[in-house]
Amino acid sequence: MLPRINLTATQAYKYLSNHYIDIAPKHLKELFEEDKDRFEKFSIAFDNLLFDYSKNRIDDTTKALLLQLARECKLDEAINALFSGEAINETEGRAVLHTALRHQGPNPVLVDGKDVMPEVRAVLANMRRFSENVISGAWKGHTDKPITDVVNIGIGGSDLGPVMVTEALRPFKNHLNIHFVSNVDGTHIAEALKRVNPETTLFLIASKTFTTQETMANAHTARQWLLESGAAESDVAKHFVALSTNAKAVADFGIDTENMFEFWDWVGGRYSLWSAIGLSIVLSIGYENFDQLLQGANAADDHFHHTPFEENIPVIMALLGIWYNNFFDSETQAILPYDQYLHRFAAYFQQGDMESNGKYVDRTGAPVDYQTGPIIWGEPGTNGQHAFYQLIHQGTKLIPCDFIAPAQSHNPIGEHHTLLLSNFFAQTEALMNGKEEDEVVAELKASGKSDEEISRLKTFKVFEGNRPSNSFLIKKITPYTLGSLIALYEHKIFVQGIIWNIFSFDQWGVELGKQLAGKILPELRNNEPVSTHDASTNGLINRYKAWR
Ligand SMILES: O=P(O)(O)OC[C@H]1O[C@H](O)[C@H](O)[C@@H](O)[C@@H]1O
Repeated sequence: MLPRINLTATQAYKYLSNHYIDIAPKHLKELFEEDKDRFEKFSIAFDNLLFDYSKNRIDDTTKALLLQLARECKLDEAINALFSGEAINETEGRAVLHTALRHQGPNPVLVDGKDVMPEVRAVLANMRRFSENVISGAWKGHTDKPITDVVNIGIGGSDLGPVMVTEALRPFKNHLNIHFVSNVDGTHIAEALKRVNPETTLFLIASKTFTTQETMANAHTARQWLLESGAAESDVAKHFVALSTNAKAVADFGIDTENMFEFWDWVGGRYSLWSAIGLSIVLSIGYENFDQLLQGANAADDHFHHTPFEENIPVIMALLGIWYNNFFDSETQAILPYDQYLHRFAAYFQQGDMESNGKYVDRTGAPVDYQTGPIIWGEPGTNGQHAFYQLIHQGTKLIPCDFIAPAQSHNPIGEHHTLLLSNFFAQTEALMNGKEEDEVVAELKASGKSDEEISRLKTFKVFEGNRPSNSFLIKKITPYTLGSLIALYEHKIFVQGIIWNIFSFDQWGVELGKQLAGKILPELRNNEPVSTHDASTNGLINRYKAWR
């Protein structure tokens, strides 16, 4: 069982509340002036990744108190419970073992006393065999042609991870075209089907439960499309495979369980890209590269499991997030990758983080009296700079930012990467230092502005700075380093959930909307006016019926 410690009842919380009063008025520039060793002290090197957290509004005392908080919340016990396969997803009675999916070496990983590694390895071996057949062209469609296109049909955790990783690792991809269909909006599947040929397309139906409305609707439409193109029922097996935990539902759908890649209920949907759900990744970049992804994640797991909290990247990331969320009242956290290939990274962790830690009931079942999970958002730099950075620099909200950049580009064209990285470095520096009035006045003078214009304009051009950021500098984005980076973020989410005393691995909050949609659906199948809802919902439904 996970500990039940009320965050605001801890000693560390009280100390931090007092300490906040001292730190809040301090400028980051001052903190750097006071401590010459700040960068060495507040940065951590891990493999080919450098995590610099020195541009945060902390000093030694802050760090010590945050670490005390982690200890008071019994984070060490919780980490052991996670890795040892305890049923820490208590509301669903399940273990949380995405770490087993990338576990290396001979040691067993036990769930209810049973080693799950033989099954994990057997599915990986199947994924390897199958992907090699498809990539080599040995696997043929119903007219004996090799596969050219793969369409992954899935949503949420059965979509976002594979999309993010296949995009991030495009430089490693082979000849197969990979498509993703998630939305129940018919437009999504219709547009995907326009681009593929039924004779040479493989559909992966990715769904942990195999009951998700969107995925089932898209899967049926895809099967219908295949049959209407002239394929027979018996040809479906050549074009459809399932990635799921639910063998019965897969069989009921009409997919031979021979063509099913299994995973288990101890894998959360938003933590499932390492499982059979990653088959689209394997098909896109080949098994060897997928294995590198797993190994990179495993290295980050070992780092998280065994490194003292002082030097533990996910622990520090999590504590900094708590510092801003619970003491500075920050409501959001931006993730800003300076790598076009990482353009879905923030979207991926929107689900990872917000579905995990968007909870107001604590582990005792009582409402919390403090803030929990932040709003996660972000876009790649430099696009974001020309869109929303204005608010980060001069808005009224404090937005802690994670900047991520590779030192080496996969596309070293001319000076592009140097230009990109000059922006990466400049932004964190600008957010921290800002620009003082003296500097603004000097610049306006130099540009020939009159004294009157200078006094009118200067306040608009001042940047107060003191805006915190983390920087992740990665030597190069490879399957290995990407695996590590994702796993570090996953563990950050875990640590925060422990300290906020919430359950991070269920998602009851997505159920109500699904239930109500299920009730409304039959009402939309006829033209009778509805009157059973509130006035707004009735009004909207009736207008829809009149217009459709
Ligand atoms: O993989 P599936 O069972 O189809 O689930 C897909 C998604 O749907 C649900 O609504 C959950 O909120 C997500 O956590 C999940 O990833």
